[in-house]
Amino acid sequence: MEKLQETVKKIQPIDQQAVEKAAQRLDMLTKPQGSLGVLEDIVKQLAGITGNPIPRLGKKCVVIMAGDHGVVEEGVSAFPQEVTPQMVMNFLNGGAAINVLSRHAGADIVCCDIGVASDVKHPSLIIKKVRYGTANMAKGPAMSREEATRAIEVGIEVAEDKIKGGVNILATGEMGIGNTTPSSAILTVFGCPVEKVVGRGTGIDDKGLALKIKTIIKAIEVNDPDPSDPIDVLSKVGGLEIAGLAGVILAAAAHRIPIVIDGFISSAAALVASKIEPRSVQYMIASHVSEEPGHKMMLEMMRLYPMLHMKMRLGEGTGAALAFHIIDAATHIQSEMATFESAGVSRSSSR
Ligand SMILES: Cc1cc2ncn([C@H]3O[C@H](COP(=O)(O)O)[C@@H](O)[C@H]3O)c2cc1C
Ligand SMILES: O=C(O)c1cccnc1
Repeated sequence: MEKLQETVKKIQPIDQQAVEKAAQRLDMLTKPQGSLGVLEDIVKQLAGITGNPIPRLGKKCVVIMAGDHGVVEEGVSAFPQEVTPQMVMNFLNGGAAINVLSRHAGADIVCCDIGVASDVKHPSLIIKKVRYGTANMAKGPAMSREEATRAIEVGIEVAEDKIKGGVNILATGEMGIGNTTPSSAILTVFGCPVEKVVGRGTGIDDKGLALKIKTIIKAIEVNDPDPSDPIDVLSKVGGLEIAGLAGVILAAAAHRIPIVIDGFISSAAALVASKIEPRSVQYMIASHVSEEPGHKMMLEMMRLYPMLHMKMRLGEGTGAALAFHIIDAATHIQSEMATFESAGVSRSSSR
């Protein structure tokens, strides 16, 4: 609890002076003002986060949190639980979509077992298991308040370790069969109608979708989570990897590091982080909007603008890894473009 409180206390608003300076420089570059749209927004946000009006990306890292979900026994996923550890091994052996996209973006990956239901062994795996999967939230709380807090702190520890190692932009990724169910439950508790929130995840059919909605309604009825208490929500209807990612996000904000948010599950973690400390949103960059219907609503709740619409619905950090290219491009604009003065280009006559 202490670690979490310390981290939250460190989160300050971004540096508005640096945002201003970045905006002034963007307006001196050889283009009509604002014509590079979201690229300019990204430069200003990065400037505010880092305090540098000409921000540069250095070492990038995707943090993948892996955990299992007791609620899968209700039949809410199209895939069996053993896929979670199998995919963790796939990440560690370099064969998953996130490995390909991270390599392409020049980003490292770390994978942390924060709550896989079985033991996974690999020399590169970070093992910080809080428990062997959550309990079935349709029958009672997914985990205790202490476990949820510990899981957030695991996320903080993993992020801080990478930041100490020189990483200066982080992205969220996750693996956990069944995890679109707690993510949907979290969004429902925070005020969106359940039938608008719930999607097909890995590809359940109509019958599965109806069962998923019923299960989420039951979980909320049984647990009665308090929407004004984000850790209560996380412990009753959340997940270990979701809690861990909330910790990664809070740690990034506390250390003034940009945090690129991936898809639906990562955004559920971001929503929890935003409820714990609203200032953390200033450090978040929304990578894409996924096919899960609730994702758009989550981003709107945080007033985040997704840069990519790729019809993706995978998770793992894949959308965030793709977004690294765009963020990188934005920083090159600010550092490499000529100014009107240096290039001898005439300014607008209407100014
Ligand atoms: C092979 C495979 C690889 C994945 N990588 C991410 N997910 C994604 O799908 C899961 C969530 O969907 P649901 O709630 O329907 O189970 C999570 O593990 C998420 O990361 C995968 C799912 C599968 C099957
Ligand atoms: O949007 C996501 O991140 C997502 C959607 C479906 C399944 N897994 C992840």
